[in-house]
Amino acid sequence: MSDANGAIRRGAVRASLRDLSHLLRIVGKPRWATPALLALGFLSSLAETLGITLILLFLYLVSDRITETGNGLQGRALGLAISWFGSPTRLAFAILLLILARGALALLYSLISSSIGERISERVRNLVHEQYLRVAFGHIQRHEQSQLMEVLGTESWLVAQAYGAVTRLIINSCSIFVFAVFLFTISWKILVIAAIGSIAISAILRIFSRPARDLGHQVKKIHQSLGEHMLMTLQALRTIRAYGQEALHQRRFVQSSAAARKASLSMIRLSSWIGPTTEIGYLGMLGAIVLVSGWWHISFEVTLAAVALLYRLQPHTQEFESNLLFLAQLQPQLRSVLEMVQSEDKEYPSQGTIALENLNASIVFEHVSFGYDQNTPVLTDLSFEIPAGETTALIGASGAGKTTIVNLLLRLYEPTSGDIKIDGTRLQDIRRDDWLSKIAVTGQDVDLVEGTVTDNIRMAKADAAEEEIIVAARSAGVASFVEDLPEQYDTWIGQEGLRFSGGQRQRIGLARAVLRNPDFLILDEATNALDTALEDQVRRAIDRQLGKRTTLLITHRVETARDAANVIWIENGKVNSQGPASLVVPQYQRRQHEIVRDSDAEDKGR
Ligand SMILES: Nc1ncnc2c1ncn2[C@@H]1O[C@H](COP(=O)(O)OP(=O)(O)OP(=O)(O)O)[C@@H](O)[C@H]1O
Repeated sequence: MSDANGAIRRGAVRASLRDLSHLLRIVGKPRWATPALLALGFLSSLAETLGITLILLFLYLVSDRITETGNGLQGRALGLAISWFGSPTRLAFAILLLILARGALALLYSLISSSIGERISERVRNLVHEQYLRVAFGHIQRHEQSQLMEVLGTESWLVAQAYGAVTRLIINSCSIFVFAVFLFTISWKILVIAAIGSIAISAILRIFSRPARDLGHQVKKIHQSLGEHMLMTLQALRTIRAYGQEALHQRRFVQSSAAARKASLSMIRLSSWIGPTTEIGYLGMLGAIVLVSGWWHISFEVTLAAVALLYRLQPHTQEFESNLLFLAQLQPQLRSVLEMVQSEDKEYPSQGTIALENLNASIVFEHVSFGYDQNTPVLTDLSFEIPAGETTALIGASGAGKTTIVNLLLRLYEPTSGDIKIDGTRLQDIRRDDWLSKIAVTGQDVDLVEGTVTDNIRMAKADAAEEEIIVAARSAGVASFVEDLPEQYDTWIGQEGLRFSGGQRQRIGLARAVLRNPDFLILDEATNALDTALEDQVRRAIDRQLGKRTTLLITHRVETARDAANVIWIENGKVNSQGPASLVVPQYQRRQHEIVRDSDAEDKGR
């Protein structure tokens, strides 16, 4: 059992070290950091060991036992010290200096190590956030939001702690080495006993240590589930309350919370064995040394010096074991941070190289096919044209693929086959920033962010003046409900925009699009929450404000599509028909009537 646990822990520590070093290579750290920390730690343990030795010399000097020290390394060291320091006062002064030096070195170590550790964590957080914004949209959809929150909120901080633990591990090893060398100069026999004793204590700690990595995995899973519950409560608060699900959600949250408490306690219990076990083990070892010293006629001074050194060594051994255990427990968290920041396994959208000044002629889909996954085609061999300067309407049943077409135009995804061409150039070859700067999109679900009405509209143009925002807001019909509020455009909107109706939220989205003043305007069911009269009024105001420009209008309402210059009817991911509204809209309506008639007949037949 002890071997198995030891192997698991050693494996976990090795995996942690591998992941941490990979992470550090990605985020980078000052080159001087690790050598400087090691030098400081080494000097600090040297000062400590020297200090203890000199304290013992001082005691020997003042108690006149110096003549009994005899020959050998220790005797020569004493002789050297006496000739250097001359008097007990000078020796005491040297000891004081060493104690001060050790304190200063330890302080410097902790300041540098925490500053580097925090910088590493900061870079990890920034990198995770950047990855989330840069990586292909499809990749994000496959990733849990709660996972991102966990990495940003908790796990990125642990990287600093892991780095701290590794440098401490190396310093602990240096201290153990320095103490061992000093012990060797005093008595090699005692060193052998101490080595055997330390190995035995370490083996006992393996018996007590549970499989730390498994526990780490468990803690990670529980924290993630807790995060999922919190996210769900935040995002679905209205639905939870509307369906009276508060008690059920509270029960689930309480269960996760209790599991988190138990897992944290198990972690703490595991670590808390280390202190008492090491102390008791050392006590036994020191007793054995005193006993054996008597049998082997090792002098009292030598035994006392060895015991004092070993007593001071004990915290280093204890810290060494704790750091090993900590690294083993941290392995799952380090792995998940690494998975987030590394770029090798992720897809990134193409950035394109060709500049785009203006949209002059047309946007053309040439035999475009696409599926969100390889096995389910959503769009099949689509070919159509969106002429510049005109309004083109996309109509089709729910799930036909209309929003997917918009997703391709926004370069959130790329076609599986075929090309989208902008004035004859392939969309993926055009500079992504150039293309997106020409587009404004607003849809049925407007993404409102924490901030004021002004902040929300300004998302379309960060440097927009107040007057521009008000003009855009008025053309989108926002003024009618915002200007009556006490704080008008400074009214705070929550992320969900709950204080505004669906139609009001849509109008804020439209104001954003107007402020952008785009070459290409995409309205994806952007007015479906407005009544027909208001929709008409808002559309006319926007047309007045923006003038004639390339517009893609996605709608279920055939009345809205009637004004478009061209209409494209999408059915099951294919173009069913395209042409002037007077031709396509009646065909589409006929199909709608057929579907309703067939469904009625089916109902009657049952
Ligand atoms: N992110 C996604 N991952 C996987 N499948 C998706 C994703 N988004 C949409 N789909 C699927 O693609 C198909 C087309 O969806 P899309 O949203 O384009 O339809 P739509 O015509 O815009 O529908 P609606 O009018 O209801 O908004 C649907 O079958 C839908 O389930």
